[in-house]
Parts: sequence; structure tokens; C-alpha cells
Amino acid sequence: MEHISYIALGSNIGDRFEYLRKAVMALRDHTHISVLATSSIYETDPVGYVDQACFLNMVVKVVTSLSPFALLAAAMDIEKQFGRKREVHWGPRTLDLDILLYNHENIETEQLIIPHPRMLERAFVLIPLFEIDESLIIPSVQRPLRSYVEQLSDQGVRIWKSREAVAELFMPSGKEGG
Ligand SMILES: Nc1ncnc2c1ncn2[C@@H]1O[C@H](COP(=O)(O)OP(=O)(O)OP(=O)(O)O)[C@@H](O)[C@H]1O
Ligand SMILES: Nc1nc2c(c(=O)[nH]1)N=C(CO)CN2
Repeated sequence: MEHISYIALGSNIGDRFEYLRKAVMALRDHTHISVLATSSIYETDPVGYVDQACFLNMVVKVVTSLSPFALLAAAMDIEKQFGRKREVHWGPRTLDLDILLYNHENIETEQLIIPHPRMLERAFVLIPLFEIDESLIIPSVQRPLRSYVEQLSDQGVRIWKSREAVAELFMPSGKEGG
């Protein structure tokens, strides 16, 4: 079975671009994951714990045969591989991968909540997600993504690298990864 999922990536320590690039490469290299689309990369003001550096954020669309829990494990593996430190809640991190959506499923367990519980307030997630797919419906609320994007306050989200440049750099052969 093939499942569509959207994954948000963020980094605000060290070579932020390189962390995102390596993470997308690792997703592409995974036997059971293919990356279908990448958003632009945005530079974003920190949300939550604000006394930290700006993030680079992006979203990727994948197709996978993995269950949501196996996909979470794969994402956490990639985070670990790049030496993520998580000392401060919502604080600085080399690399953060959040699973936003998985098909149209609603999942609520201790380790995994989908749709990601904080995504609907976060411009750094909604703007790149909307860029990839303007017609998404958020299954937990049965509302179009568009209605959330239209109501976003200005949270300091700026294009840092264009969608075309990201696609060229992250999907070098022009072919979809997997
Ligand atoms: N949709 C999801 N995607 C990724 N992790 C999730 C999801 N739902 C629940 N989790 C759990 O969240 C934990 C990661 O929390 P973490 O400390 O990285 O949160 P954070 O990234 O700092 O904050 P936030 O979740 O607000 O982005 C994981 O161990 C995972 O079990
Ligand atoms: N701009 C921005 N702010 C954040 C981010 C992030 O990825 N980007 N991640 C957080 C915890 O997941 C907390 N705050």
C-alpha cells in the first residue's frame, strides 16, 4: 500500500541548509520512501521559545509504504543520525522532522499525533505546506488548509531559497527520489 504524507523539517543550529539537505537525501535514500515534492526553504523567526536563532524550515511531500509509526521511527532515525540535541523545550535544534499529515488519517496515540497538533497555528509549517498542495483538507477539523493560511498573522516567514532552486539542489536528477 502506498500512503501520502507531508513532513516538516526545521533547523536553527550550525549549517542549517546542510542539515535540511542531508535529511531530504536520507528520506530519498530510504527504501520505502519516495520524495514527490519539496517546498521553498523559508527563514523564520523562532516561535515558542523566542530567545534563539532563526530557523530554516521547509516541507516535503512523500509517498511511502511505511505505517505512520514506522515513518515516525524513520524520521527520528534521521534526526538522530545528525546529532540532534533537545535540551530546551521548543529550543534550538540541528534538525527536527515532524509528520504533519498521513493520508487523511487522524491518529492520537502517546508517541504520535496526526495531524501534527501544533501545525495549524504555525506559519512556518502552513506556508510551505500550502505551497506544495493548495487543496489539502485538514482531516482533524475537516477544513481546508487554505482557510488557515488566509488567517495567519505575520510570524516572520521569508523565502530563503526558491522552490525551483531547492528542487534542483535536493532532487538533482530531476527524477523523483526513492
Ligand atoms: N506528528 C508527529 N510528528 C513527529 N513527532 C511526533 C508527532 N506526534 C507526536 N510526536 C512525538 O513528539 C516527540 C518529539 O517531540 P519534540 O521534543 O521533538 O517536540 P518539538 O519538535 O520540540 O516540538 P513540536 O512537536 O511542537 O514541534 C517524538 O518523540 C514523537 O513521539
Ligand atoms: N520558526 C520556528 N520556530 C520553531 C520551530 C521551527 O521549526 N521554526 N520549531 C519548534 C519546535 O518544534 C519551536 N519553534
